[in-house]
Amino acid sequence: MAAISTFFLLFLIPIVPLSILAILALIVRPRPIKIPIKSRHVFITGGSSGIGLALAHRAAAEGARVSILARSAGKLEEAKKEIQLATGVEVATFSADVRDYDAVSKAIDESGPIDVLIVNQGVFTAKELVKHSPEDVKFTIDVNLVGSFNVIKAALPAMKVRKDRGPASISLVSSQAGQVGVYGYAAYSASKFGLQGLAQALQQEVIADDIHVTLIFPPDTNTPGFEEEQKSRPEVTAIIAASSGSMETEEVARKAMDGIKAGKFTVSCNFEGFLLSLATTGMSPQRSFWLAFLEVITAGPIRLIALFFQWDWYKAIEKWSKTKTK
Ligand SMILES: NC(=O)C1=CN([C@@H]2O[C@H](COP(=O)(O)OP(=O)(O)OC[C@H]3O[C@@H](n4cnc5c(N)ncnc54)[C@H](OP(=O)(O)O)[C@@H]3O)[C@@H](O)[C@H]2O)C=CC1
Ligand SMILES: CCCCCCCCCCCCCCCC(=O)[C@@H](N)CO
Repeated sequence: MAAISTFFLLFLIPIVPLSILAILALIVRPRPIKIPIKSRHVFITGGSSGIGLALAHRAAAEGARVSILARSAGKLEEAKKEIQLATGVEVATFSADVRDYDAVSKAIDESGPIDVLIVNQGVFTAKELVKHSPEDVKFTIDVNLVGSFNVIKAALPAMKVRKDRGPASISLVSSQAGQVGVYGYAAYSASKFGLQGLAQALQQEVIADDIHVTLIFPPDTNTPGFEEEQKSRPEVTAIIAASSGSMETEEVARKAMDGIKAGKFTVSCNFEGFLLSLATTGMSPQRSFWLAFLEVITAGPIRLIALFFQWDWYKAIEKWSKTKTK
């Protein structure tokens, strides 16, 4: 007890937090970086709908050369028209399934060396695992996780030897369900948690090539994909997801693009998401010494808050399963 209060008393003496700040300013790695967007080649998978389409709009409006990739040629064509109408910019479109490495590789080679790669494609159906077919589980992992490997592997060689000597970026659109497991999202959460391992390892491998990795964690976002998902989402999934509210597509795209430009490793999109990132930061890299400081001093209290959320969620699950078995 005495030891604990002495520890907290130390924080009343400004010299202690100040020296922690100073030490963090010296040691945080990788170093802060800014990623320019103007006049660069931005390649977005899943760029024909929702968050990807909104990101393509933003990139085009900011003066980038934009390429988008998705399966449906029809949706790609529509997206292209929409962006041209709004910004006057003609985006290049590539029809390919991210599960097909050769097709992805061909599209990326055709598009030319990439400066900013945004891996955003994703599929989601919320369903209890007992009701999820093995094929559908595999489909989720294949598109969200293996597909992301395919896209990055296909783009990386040319990114490493790019002529444009500016800092490059590889960003991945995860989900808050990629930071905490959520009822109904066993397959989806697993596919998105996988991106965390991929991103952390990849950042170490590409830092010497001046390539910077960003992971984006949106909450529920009002996209065409989300509209579809809601038709069959279990009630408990919706209750738990509501802890973080929902956001508009443009708002998420703005947060994502700002995070990419600021070279952040972790990008949260709302206040709950910021708390969730603090709670789950673990061994992830941190470029900002301010945020590193916040992580250090909130580690204990944020764990307490996290446990209250779990308490709340398990109460909801219990209540719901009782009404169901009646
Ligand atoms: N909306 C939400 O609530 C949230 C979404 N996210 C994540 O954000 C990302 C975008 O989601 P959102 O905008 O809602 O999704 P949408 O369903 O609106 O759009 C998905 C995009 O991905 C493309 N896509 C899907 N499967 C493949 C494939 N196999 N190969 C190539 N392209 C593919 C789609 O085109 P096509 O079908 O023609 O291939 C489309 O362009 C996803 O990774 C999702 O997990 C994260 C948190 C919340
Ligand atoms: C310590 C503090 C914790 C703070 C609160 C945490 C709240 C977490 C809620 C998880 C929401 C998951 C939404 C998934 C959205 C998604 O990806 C689907 N719509 C499919 O696209």
